[in-house]
Amino acid sequence: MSQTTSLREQKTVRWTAMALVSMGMLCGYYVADVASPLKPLLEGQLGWTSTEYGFYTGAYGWFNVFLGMLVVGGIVLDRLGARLTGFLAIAFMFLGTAAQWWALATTSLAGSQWLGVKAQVLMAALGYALFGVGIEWFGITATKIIVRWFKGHEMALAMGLQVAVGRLGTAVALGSGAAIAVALSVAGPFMVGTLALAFGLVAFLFFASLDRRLDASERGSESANPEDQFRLSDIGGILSDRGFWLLTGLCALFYSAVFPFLKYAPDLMVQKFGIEERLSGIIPSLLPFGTILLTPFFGNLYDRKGKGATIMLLGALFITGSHLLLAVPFLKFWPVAVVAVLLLGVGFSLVPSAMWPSVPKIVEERRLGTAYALIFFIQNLVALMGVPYLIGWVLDRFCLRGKETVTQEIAGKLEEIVRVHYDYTLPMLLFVLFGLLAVGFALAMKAEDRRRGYGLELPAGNVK
Ligand SMILES: C[C@H](N)C(=O)N[C@@H](CCCCN)C(=O)O
Repeated sequence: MSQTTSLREQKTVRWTAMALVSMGMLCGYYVADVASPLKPLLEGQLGWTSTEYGFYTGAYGWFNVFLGMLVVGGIVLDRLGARLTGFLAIAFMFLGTAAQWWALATTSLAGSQWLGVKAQVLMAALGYALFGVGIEWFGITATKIIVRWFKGHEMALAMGLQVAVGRLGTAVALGSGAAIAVALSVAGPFMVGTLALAFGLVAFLFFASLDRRLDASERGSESANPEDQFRLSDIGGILSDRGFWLLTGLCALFYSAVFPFLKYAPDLMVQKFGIEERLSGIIPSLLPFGTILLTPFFGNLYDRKGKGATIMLLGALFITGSHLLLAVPFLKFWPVAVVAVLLLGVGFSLVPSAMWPSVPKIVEERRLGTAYALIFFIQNLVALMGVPYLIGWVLDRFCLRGKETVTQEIAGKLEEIVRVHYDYTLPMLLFVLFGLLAVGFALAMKAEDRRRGYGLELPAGNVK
C-alpha cells in the first residue's frame, strides 16, 4: 500500500482538477449551441433553408452514430486513459469549430454543391460532426475523471456542478451569439468558439499534469482498475435489461424535447413572440441559467432523500407543460415565453440530476462505461441527429408562411436580407408529443423500479 496521501484527499486540489476539466465543458457547450441564435441570419444572409439548418444541426451525431465513434471513444478512454482521450476530444472540438468558422466566413464555397448539398452547408455540417465526436468523448471522459477524483467524496455534487458549468456555456451562446454575429459577421461566434477551445485545451493540459501527480501520489496507473475496462461482451448483458431500455428511452425522448428545442428556440422567439433577431437568444438563455443552480440542488436532494424515479417523472411533466404553453397559437406575448422557458428549466434540471446518477443503480459497476456509451449512442441517434433534422424539414414542408426582403445593419453596414416567416405550432406540438412519451417511459420506469427493486426511490446510502 502507498505511504503517501493521495492527492485526491486534498479538497482544494480535487476541486481545482474539476474546475480545469470543466473549462472544456464550458467552451464545448458554448459551441454546441451557438448556431441556435444564428438561424434567422443563416437564412437571411446566407440563403439557408430550415431543412439545411436542420441537416447541419443534426450532423452533430453523424460520426458518433454512423462511424460508431461513441463506442470507439469508450474503448479509447478505457485503453488509453482519460488524459489522452480528453486531449483528443478537445482537439476534435477545436478542429471541428475552426472548420465551421471557415465554412461560414469564406466566399470560396459560394454557389458550389457537394453531393447535391450546398458546399457551405456540407462543410459546416462536417465541422459540426467532428465537433460532436469531440464533445461526446469529452462528456464520457469528464464523467470518468470526476469518478476517479471524487470517489468517496462529493461525487454527485461534482457531477451536477460539471453539468452546470456546461449549461453556463449554453447560456452564453444563446445570449450573445446573435449580438456577436451582428457586430462581426455570422462566422464571428465560431471564431470566438475556436479561441475559447484553445483556452480549454490549455486548461486541460494543466489538469493532465495534476492528474499525473495524482498517479504519482498513488503509485498506480490512471486506468489500473480492471472493473472499468470496456468489453464488447458486456453489450449483450446490458441490452437484455428492461430497466436499461426504459431509462434509455426516457433519455432519448426527454433530450429530444430539450436539445433540438434549444436549436430552434431563438427563431421561435422571433417568429411567434416578435422578439428582435439580435435579442432572440435572451429568453432561451434563461433555460440553462436556471439549471445552473437547480441541477446540483436536485442532485443533492436525490442523494439525501431518494425519489429518483419520481423526480424524473416530475421533470417529464414540467417539459410537457412548458411545450404545451408555447404551442398554443394565440399566446404570443413574451412573458408567456419567459414562464414557459422557466418551467422547461425546472424540467431540464430535474431529469438529468436524477437520470445520470440512476444508471449505476440499474447497471452493475463493471459495465458502466459501456452503458453510458450505449445511452449516449441512442441519444445521439434520436435527439441530437434525427429530431433536429425532422423539425427543420417540418418547418419547410408545412409551416412556411412567406418571405420578405428587409434592410438590416450588419457589422456597421446596411444590407438587404431575406426574412422567412414560419408558424411554429406544429413543431411545438411535436415537442409536446416527445414530452408525453417521456412521461410514459418515466411511469414505466417507476413501475419497473417497484418490480425489480433498483432502489431509484432510495437515498444514495440505502441502495442494495
Ligand atoms: C450531450 C451529452 N451526450 C449529454 O447527454 N449530456 C448531458 C450530461 C451528461 C452527464 C453524464 N454524467 C447533459 O444533460 O448535458
